Amino acid sequence: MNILNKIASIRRETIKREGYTLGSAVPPERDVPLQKFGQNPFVICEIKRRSPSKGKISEIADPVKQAGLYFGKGIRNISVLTEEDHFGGTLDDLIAVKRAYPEAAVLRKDFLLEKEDVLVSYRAGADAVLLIAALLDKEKIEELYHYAVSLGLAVLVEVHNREEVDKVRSFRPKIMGINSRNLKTFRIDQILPIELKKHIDWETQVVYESGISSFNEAIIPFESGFAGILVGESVVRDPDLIDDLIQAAERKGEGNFWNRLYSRKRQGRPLVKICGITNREDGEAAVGMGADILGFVLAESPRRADPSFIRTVKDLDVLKVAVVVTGEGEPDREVMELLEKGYLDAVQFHGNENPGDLRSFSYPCFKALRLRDRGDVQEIDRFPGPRVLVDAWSDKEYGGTGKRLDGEIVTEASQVRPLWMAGGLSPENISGIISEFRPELIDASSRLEAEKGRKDHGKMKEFFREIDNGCV
Ligand SMILES: O=C(O)c1ccccc1NCC(=O)[C@H](O)[C@H](O)COP(=O)(O)O
Repeated sequence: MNILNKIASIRRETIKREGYTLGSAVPPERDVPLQKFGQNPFVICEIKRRSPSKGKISEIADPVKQAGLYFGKGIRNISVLTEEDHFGGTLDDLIAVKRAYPEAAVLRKDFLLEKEDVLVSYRAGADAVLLIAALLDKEKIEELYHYAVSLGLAVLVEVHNREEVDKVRSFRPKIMGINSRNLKTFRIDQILPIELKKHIDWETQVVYESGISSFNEAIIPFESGFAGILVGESVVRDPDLIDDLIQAAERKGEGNFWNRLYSRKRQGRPLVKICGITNREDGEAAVGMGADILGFVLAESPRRADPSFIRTVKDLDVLKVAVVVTGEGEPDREVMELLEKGYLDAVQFHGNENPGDLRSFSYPCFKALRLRDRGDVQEIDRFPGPRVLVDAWSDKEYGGTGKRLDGEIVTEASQVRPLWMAGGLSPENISGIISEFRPELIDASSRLEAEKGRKDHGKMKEFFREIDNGCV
């Protein structure tokens, strides 16, 4: 039995044994008005003591104090986890928070199963309830939704896959949540909400749930058309993060690097990054053959690109990534300027950067991690952001080495996150690599060259042909 069903079955048993309880301090009827869930900034901060995936997060001896930290920073949407056995919450937490902050919209986050749960939530002071599509059948979720709406509650309907979207389509919920965490396996995939949102084909506000721990991660949903975000563990651990989240909420739009990249994704074919582009002819040829990303090395390298050249290829219909090697802090001023002016879409950090360098970076970015041995694979999960590019190790150069990664390392890396793979990829090996490892993105540079810094168009053509061969 997966954890979600286990939690639900324990809840059913508890309800059977003890009935529905309103908590110890609740008045018989609701005495505070409902507040609008979704008020600005639509950043929902959660009161969460522990979780099945993370274990203990924080004591939170006083949930009102915790709510006060959020409220004091401008948060007006507060989620209170009331499930006891696995999350250490209580309904009394919610009652106390709502009493102390009646102007806040309070979401009851729990595994609600029956109409009585919804009524109890309302009477306890909730302004909104969560309904999890994975937990309820079609008829039940629709019944609970309409009942909650009839009480004036806002409803956050949570989905994680297309079947769940189909399950709720008939009643077109006004607020949807997409959880980046699979509640059955606990794995986070920060790209999943972006992909799944495309299948929600009615007018609704969509909230991005779970897995956000930095400014850089928070801008992904806001720049991808999400109305709000829900953040638990990271604001419990560090309420100061809220300032960054509120700032990220101002970055509205539909143009984030990540959603643009994944809108290019075709079933069964990896995304392709061609790196080390130094001249227009090579860039144009790569784009014409099907490249999704062009990489411009702005580090010490025989294939270093001239920043003024990068300005001349703005018109090419491809994503453009700067490959940088920095010790700490931001890349050079010229890289920042190219990003600011839209000549570049993202940064690939290919040096000895720390997770913190990426966390605080204000543009889309990802880490390229050079793996020396299997022990290095665990480093992948230390880095924020949806994906990490894995590359071969060399003592001499940071990248563009033409060296292959060991197969066992690749297999292990692909179990941590969807595989973004670099290192010695060539027309000779790419189809085998695709059939064996099914990478989500492949990145090739030196083995497509006629000479350092100049691509061999024949080799590139063969490379793309072999990609197609590997996909069959
Ligand atoms: O390519 C370079 O010269 C380079 C120099 C310094 C840092 C990174 C560099 N390249 C990064 C890339 O993304 C390459 O595509 C990647 O290392 C794979 O290269 P290759 O093994 O030559 O295909």
